[in-house]
Parts: sequence; C-alpha cells; structure tokens
Amino acid sequence: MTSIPSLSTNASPVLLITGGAGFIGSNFVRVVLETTNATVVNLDLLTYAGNPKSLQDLEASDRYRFVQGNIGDGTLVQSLLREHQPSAVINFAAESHVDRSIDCPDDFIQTNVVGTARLLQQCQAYWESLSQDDQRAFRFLHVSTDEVYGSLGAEGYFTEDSRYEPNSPYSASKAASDHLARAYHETFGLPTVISNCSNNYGPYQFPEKLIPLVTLNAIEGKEIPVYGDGLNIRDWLFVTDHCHALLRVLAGGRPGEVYNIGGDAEQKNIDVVKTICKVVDELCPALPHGPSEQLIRFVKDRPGHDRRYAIDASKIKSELGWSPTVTFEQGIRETVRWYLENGDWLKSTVNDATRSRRGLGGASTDGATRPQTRAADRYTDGPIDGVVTRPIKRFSDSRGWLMELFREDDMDPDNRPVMAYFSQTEPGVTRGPHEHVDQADYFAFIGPGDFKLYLWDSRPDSPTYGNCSTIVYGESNPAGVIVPVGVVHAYKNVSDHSGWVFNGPNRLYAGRNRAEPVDEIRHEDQTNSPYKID
Ligand SMILES: Cc1cn([C@H]2C[C@H](O)[C@@H](COP(=O)(O)OP(=O)(O)O[C@H]3O[C@H](CO)[C@@H](O)[C@H](O)[C@H]3O)O2)c(=O)[nH]c1=O
Repeated sequence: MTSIPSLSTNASPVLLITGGAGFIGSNFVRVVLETTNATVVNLDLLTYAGNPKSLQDLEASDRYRFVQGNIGDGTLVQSLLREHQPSAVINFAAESHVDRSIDCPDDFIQTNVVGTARLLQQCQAYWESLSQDDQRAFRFLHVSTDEVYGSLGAEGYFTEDSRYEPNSPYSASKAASDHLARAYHETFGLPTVISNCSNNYGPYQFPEKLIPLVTLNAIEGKEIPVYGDGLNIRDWLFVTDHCHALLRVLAGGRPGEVYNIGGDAEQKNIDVVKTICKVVDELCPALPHGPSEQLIRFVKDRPGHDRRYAIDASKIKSELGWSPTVTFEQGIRETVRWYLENGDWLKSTVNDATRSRRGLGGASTDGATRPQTRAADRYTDGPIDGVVTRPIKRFSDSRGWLMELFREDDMDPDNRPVMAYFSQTEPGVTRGPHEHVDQADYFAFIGPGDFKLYLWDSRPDSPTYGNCSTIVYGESNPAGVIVPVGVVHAYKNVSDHSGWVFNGPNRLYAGRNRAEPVDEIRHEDQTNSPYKID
C-alpha cells in the first residue's frame, strides 16, 4: 500500500482531486481508493468529457465524495479545503483536446490558466493556515503534459530540463499553468510538484482521442481518420501506470520539482491505428465490414501538428523507483476489450457531434473561431433521424386544461432535459438557424399563435444526412419536438401576435458558477442553406 502523508487533523489522508470525473482523473480516483487508505473528495465541473458513470460503482464508498463545481470558483474551493483539510490537492481539471483548442482557445485559457491560478490562490491561503508540520506534509500536485516541450525531431527525448516550446493553444495553456504552479512554489513557498506525462490510453477515455476513436470507428465500420501522413510519433502510457507514477510523486516527490512520466512505447500513429484494427478484427471476427484496415482514410493534417513526442523518464525511475509495467500490446488489447464490454458507458458519453472532427478552424460571423459547420451539398425533403415529435394531448375539465409533455417513455434516459427556458417571439421574427455541438433541445410549441419550425440534417454520420423539413406547430398543432445534437433548426412566429416557446435543453450552460458557453454553430450566412427563411 502506498503511504501518502496525512495532516495532523485527520487520522488518514484526504485528497482533493480536481477533474476526477475525466479520463486520467477517474482512473486515479479508482487507484487511490484501491491501493491506499486515503479519502477522496472529487471536484469536477462535469463538462462534456467528464462522466459520473466512470465512478458510479464507487459512489457507495464512505471514502469517496463527489462535488460538482469549477476549480475557478474560489468560494467553493475555499469551503472544500476548510471542511476536508486535505493533505494534497491533485489538479487534473483541464480542457485537454488539442483539436478543440484550435477551434476554441478561450475555453482552454479559462479552465487551464485562469482556473489553475484561482485554485493555487485558494490552496496558498489554506496552506498558510496550517501548522508547520502540516505545511511540510502538504502537496499541490499539478498534472501536466509533455506537449509543453513542443515537438522533437527524429532523435532525442524530453527531459525535465527541456525548453518549453508549446505549439497549440492547448499546450500553451498547460505551459502557462505549469509556470503558475512553479511560481507559487518559488514566490510563496507552496509545496507544488509538477508532472509531465506522455499520451495516456486505457479505459474511460473520451472517444475524441486517437485510440478510443479508432477503436469505436473500427467496431462500427466508420471511416478511420489519420491526420497527414500518419508518421507522427507519440509515446503511449497506459493510464493505470500513470496513476501509480502519480502516487509515487505524491508520496516521495520533492516540492518545486518536475517529474516526466512516459511509457517507453513510441509508436507512429499509423502503426497504432493498424494495431487497433488487427485487435478489433481478432476480437470481433464477425464484423460485416472487416478487415478494419480498409476503413483507414488519410485526411487533412492538424494545424501545427507536433511531429514527435518521446519522454526520458529516468528521473522518476531512479528517484522514486517507478517504471511502466504494461506493454503497448497488452494495453491496447485490454483497452479494445474494455470498449467492447462497456457499451453503457459509451452510450452515456458519446453522440455524433462529440465525435465529429474538430481542429481545422472555421470563422463565424462574430469573428470567433468555431467548429466547422457541416452543410450537405444537396438537401431533399424527408424525415430526420432522431427528431421526435409528440402531439400534445390536452386533458380538460371545467377548471381548464392540463397537458403532459416529454414523458419518460419518450426520452433517452441518458439524455433528458436538465434546464428550462421560455422565449417570447414577436410575429414575423425568426430564431435561428443554428445547430448545437453538445446539446439536444426539447421544444414545446403550444401557442398562442403558430410557429414554423425549419430543420435540416447536417450530420455527415446521420442516415438522413441532407434531409430537410418544415412543419407548423403551436396553437393549431400543439406539439413537443426533440431536436438532437447537430440538427440545424430555426423557428419563426407565423401568426399575427407574439407567442411562446418552451425549451428544455439536456445540458446546463451559462448558469451561476458555470463557464460553459452556449455551444451553437450559427448558420445565418450559409449560402447553401436548404431554406431561405420565408
Ligand atoms: C483524434 C485523431 C488524432 N490523430 C493523431 C494526432 C496525434 O498525432 C495523435 C494523437 O492524437 P490525440 O489523441 O488527439 O492526442 P495528442 O494530440 O497527441 O494529445 C494527447 O496527449 C497529450 C500528451 O502528449 C495530452 O496532453 C493531451 O491532452 C492528449 O490529448 O493521433 C489522428 O491521426 N486522427 C485522429 O482522428
């Protein structure tokens, strides 16, 4: 059992883990609960990549507590520190996908830079309130990436002394957060330790990253995108090996130091992809579209794509006695098997939009970069997959009427409305057209007045891609309509007085203490829109 220091106020160690519902964070929570006597407080905002299902089986444990919230929320962090008196804070909370950072750098700066700065501020104040012994025991472990060092040529390795040369908005934001963690040690004495790891893979990884994306596409017979020439090299680290390395850093790492953590498993991307295809074919011999390698497509390269990462992990090996234990061949097999056996987890985390390609940029009318819009070349009238319409039944008696809307049996249990708003729209006015990247809308059109709803399917993966439809809902046709992620929609008040529309999106946004922007892609200026809104 790894021994983690605890504070004098607690009998056993308490760890505040941020971002513990994400991929590496959730694996770390699991490893901590399985291999130490520590109690975990998991602070996670539950953005698109955080999934409470990853830790559902641990919820009953009296050594585990989940708190939904933002590392940038100083009041919340302060109260958690005061209440739980942790002996360490381990910061996993971050936006982590390079492609997304190309489309929307702001989210990365907000969470990774501003969020880490606020977290450090609170930890500093808490640390100063501790006794000298407890101050010595305390650690702030900042979990970071080898991408801060930039790109290697054919030779050489990143060491802890390599120069910082980040190339993407993601790596630049992580570099900034590393500098802040370092500065808090140098300036204020906070015992921070930084770890920089290579590419992690394994169970519970959100399927936008190479390994889970290729695995799922191979299983489902979808095209497998390989960026550029496929010869970029990454060093692959099985996630539980990484978690054990972090435990060593927590237990024995020296304040103010940096530890590089790598898997000793350099691979060209194309070789990774081919290995996954072979494992999928072997584990699923009856797939109709096999062999999976024929799904491989070389696609436009990622802008600023780093050529090679490779880690020299000799410091953590010699100083803390850690080494990776899972070979790439074992790890890939275990990972593919896990994705095959965990359909429920996948269903709760993935939809078509979350798996669509990002990272090629795409200017919007307001000058901000957004995910590329995906308009079909041609549209034809027809139904749209996933759009559900429910006539609203009115049950009347002398007191008035009552209606039922979006009953449980109408909805995907993992995809229910969680927020509600009403909009009033004046006659002749159109709202939209737009689509959502991560959000389904649950509209109810009940009047007064009528609304024309415009829909078109711009999801390349959809069986009804390129279909469009209009329908009038409202006073003359009261109905509830579920509009899935990625379906473009607009509605116009076609009556002669103002009318009301209710919407219950399945995702919280822009609330108090939440930083998510509304995830819209606007289509106003799209010249090939199937409908000119008349
Ligand atoms: C998603 C995707 C990726 N790729 C390529 C781009 C990269 O060279 C390689 C791995 O891509 P990703 O899985 O996005 O990971 P990468 O950009 O290397 O960054 C990862 O590894 C970093 C550590 O090195 C972490 O800090 C990042 O959070 C993590 O996202 O595969 C493809 O060829 N096709 C794809 O569809």
